[in-house]
Amino acid sequence: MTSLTLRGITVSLGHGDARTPVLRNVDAACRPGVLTALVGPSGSGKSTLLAVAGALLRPDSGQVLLGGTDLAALGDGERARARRERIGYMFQSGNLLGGLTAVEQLLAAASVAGRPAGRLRAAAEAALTEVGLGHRLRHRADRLSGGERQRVALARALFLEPELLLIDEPTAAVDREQAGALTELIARTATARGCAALVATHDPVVVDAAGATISM
Ligand SMILES: Nc1ncnc2c1ncn2[C@@H]1O[C@H](COP(=O)(O)OP(=O)(O)OP(=O)(O)O)[C@@H](O)[C@H]1O
Repeated sequence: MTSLTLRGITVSLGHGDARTPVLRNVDAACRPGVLTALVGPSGSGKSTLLAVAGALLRPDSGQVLLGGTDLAALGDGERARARRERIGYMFQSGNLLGGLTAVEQLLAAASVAGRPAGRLRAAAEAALTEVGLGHRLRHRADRLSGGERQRVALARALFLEPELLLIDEPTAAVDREQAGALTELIARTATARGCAALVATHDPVVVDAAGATISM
């Protein structure tokens, strides 16, 4: 099982005179099987840290250790491979493709990751059933509720079996009841799969359910 360890992460964003320091020498860790809440005021750099952890943004300095690999030190091709094969993302209200069914959302993601979508249909259906959407497999995303869309996004992030799950504000667009159920589901599935889960959030429901907290 794989841990995420961030050491001495420093990031500035913007160009020229507008270049702004966003993260200064940040250390953080996220254990496998544990939901870790990433909290801090708006603008403190939570989304930026998630982007660094997910090899979407290379830090100016510091290490991004996923297991024994420093993602920050890899070349672009190896970083892209780590993103495809080792990391699951659940960002921005799901980012689903409106015209595709729930199952097709997962198969499209598999295809983008270079996995044989045809052979993964059963796994996609199992992942959707695991998040409580066994009765919505062939519903189009634009006909699902906000909470159901978030659960599709969770199943999509998990079904290729990532070692690290990164989530940005999962409960921002759902009601309080759904927020509790979704958070409980994220924590339970991360634990069941032994995957490290890092969740940027302002929501006390998520913080209460988390097994660890990182404050920015
Ligand atoms: N491209 C950019 N150029 C310059 N500054 C940027 C850029 N992107 C983000 N920032 C700044 O970096 C800081 C951190 O932003 P980030 O989105 O990581 O914060 P956050 O903690 O996730 O905020 P929120 O809780 O509001 O989502 C902010 O002050 C933001 O204005």
